[in-house]
Amino acid sequence: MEGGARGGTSALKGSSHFTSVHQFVNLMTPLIDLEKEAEISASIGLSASKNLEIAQKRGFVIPNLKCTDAETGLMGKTLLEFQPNKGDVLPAHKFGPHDVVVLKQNKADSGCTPLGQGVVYRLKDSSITVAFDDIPEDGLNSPLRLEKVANEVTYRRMKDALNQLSLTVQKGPAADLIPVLFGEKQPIRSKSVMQFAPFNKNLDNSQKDAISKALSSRNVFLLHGPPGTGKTTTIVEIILQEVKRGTKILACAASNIAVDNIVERLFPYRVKLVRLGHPARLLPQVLESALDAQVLRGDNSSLAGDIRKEMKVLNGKLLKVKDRNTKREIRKELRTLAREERKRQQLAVSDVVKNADVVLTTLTGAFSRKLENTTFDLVIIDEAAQALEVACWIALLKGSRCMLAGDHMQLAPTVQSVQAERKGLGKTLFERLVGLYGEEIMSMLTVQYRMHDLIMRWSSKELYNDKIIAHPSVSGHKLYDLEDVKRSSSTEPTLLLIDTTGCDMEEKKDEDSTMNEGEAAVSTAHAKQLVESGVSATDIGIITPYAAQVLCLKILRSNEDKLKDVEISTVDGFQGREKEAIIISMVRSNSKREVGFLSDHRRMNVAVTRARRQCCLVCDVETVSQDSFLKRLVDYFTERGEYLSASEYAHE
Ligand SMILES: Nc1ncnc2c1ncn2[C@@H]1O[C@H](COP(=O)(O)OP(=O)(O)OP(=O)(O)O)[C@@H](O)[C@H]1O
Repeated sequence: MEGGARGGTSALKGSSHFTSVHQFVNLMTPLIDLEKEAEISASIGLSASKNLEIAQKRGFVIPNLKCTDAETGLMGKTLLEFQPNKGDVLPAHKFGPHDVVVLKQNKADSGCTPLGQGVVYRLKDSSITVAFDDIPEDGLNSPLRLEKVANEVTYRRMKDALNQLSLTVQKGPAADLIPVLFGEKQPIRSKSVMQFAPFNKNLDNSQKDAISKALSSRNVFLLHGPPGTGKTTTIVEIILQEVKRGTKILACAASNIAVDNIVERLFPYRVKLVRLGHPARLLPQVLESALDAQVLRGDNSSLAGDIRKEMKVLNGKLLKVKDRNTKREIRKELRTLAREERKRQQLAVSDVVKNADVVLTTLTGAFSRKLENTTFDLVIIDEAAQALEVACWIALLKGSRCMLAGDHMQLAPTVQSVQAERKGLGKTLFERLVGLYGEEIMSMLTVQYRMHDLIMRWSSKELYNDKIIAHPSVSGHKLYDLEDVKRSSSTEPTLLLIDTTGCDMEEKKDEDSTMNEGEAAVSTAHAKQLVESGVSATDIGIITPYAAQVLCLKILRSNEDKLKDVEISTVDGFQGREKEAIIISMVRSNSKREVGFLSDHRRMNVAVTRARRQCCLVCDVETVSQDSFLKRLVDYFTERGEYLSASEYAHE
């Protein structure tokens, strides 16, 4: 239950805190169940074949695949690649990298035992690669299907974290932190300004100020990083400074890619670090830091290996021996050896974790048994504005101090259950703490290193009180400043609005999504013009709020060889990324002038701020102007950029 500020502390504001930890736990526990049920009913529960069809339509099953490649490696995993039996492009699906999937015969009943279970390793338009612990013994030569499985582990871990939260209020490493995060005790920081000698000599003043404030915080600090302002750069410097002070750090993020990003940036500084997580979920360049790799290099692990060899010999003997007494003796010895092997493995793991100054993992990964008895001086959570508060608690319970980095003006975590969303599951801890303490514990980064000044200004004004400035290295950069790019009518504008009003490009409903074929054609035509002017296809991204439009765009792209490296994604899937040129297809075009979730400020903020040198909006101005926020956006593009009618692309 939110609301009801408690008396005494001036910083406690309105609806931004729960009256107690217990209220939070009691509210969240059933919401996690609701969310789990929503995910399960959306994806699995395929007891009848009718449901299988529904799941296929919803994109949770990819049918009729053939296994086209198998490679081993990746720390004992087997990578199998699958392609469609018919056509070149996979059907519309909701599989993402790192999802847990099961492999079945295409014709098998929905309830049948899978051939194997694995983790999605690589996804292309035409293929999907899955990492399996063991290669399925047979059945790979016939038509196959993949089913996405609800990841129940995540929910179990969140519930366990809530349980622990209610039990450890009085004790445990986070005992002093919990009351601060629930507004029951004031946050503290040292009075003196914390001076430091930066490892990174290029830090700007807003980054230095933020780091200084972070270092002086005793329990909680929020790093507010608007798009492209060097949030990760700042986190890396904070980690380096804290390690220098002797702090043991747990660094987490909601997604694997964000964790790997920090690992990669820490590499050059030779920090003693370890990355926890399934190898299929890690970027190849960080595999060397993976726990599995470090454990394999340790002494205890080689001892465990020796023991396993010994056990193999004994198992061989056991098969040959007839005498019952000797058999009993061998079994006893095997049991002792198995115990010893487990102990050595556990020691190998805890040696690595103990010796690391920084342990990096996803939030759910922080619940790993491998960290069971480890506590940290500091827990850092990146992408905190995109993580469920409950998920943050999995990590927070392990430390006495925390820092959260994020931007609550970008997209919040996706909650599938409408009821759970309404009751507050999706409200992030970052947002809650901004409401609770605001400036007192927060620093905002104000120099951005991505966008041309014109692209940035709209977002800065609408969402960041006009406080962001563009660094001189990017503020005036144009597409045609890139090597081999010609100055042309398509590469000249920084802001471009292509209006489909009156061009007969109405939206179409598709299942639970919306698409617009006319807009897809116009977006593709503009991308083609850019490529013809010398812009590399890899520097172009086409993004749209609607999943059905993504598929529509991908089909058009598959007919244009030049465009095969243009990235196409939903806006939500592109958060955290950037491209030199971004084309946004807004899709909505209808006589009722309905704009749906386009009007979410945070989604449009993410969309526009992905662009470095050119941002092109393709939309029906008449429809989208119905919403005042979107009207200001199209007005801004019209006033400060170039305006074209989609009819000019009709001949393409
Ligand atoms: N002080 C600086 N001087 C020069 N370049 C910088 C500075 N800080 C950050 N950058 C550059 O800005 C870009 C964005 O930095 P970084 O990846 O740290 O940002 P971010 O805020 O995490 O990004 P996102 O918007 O995706 O969250 C990088 O190319 C980085 O090298």
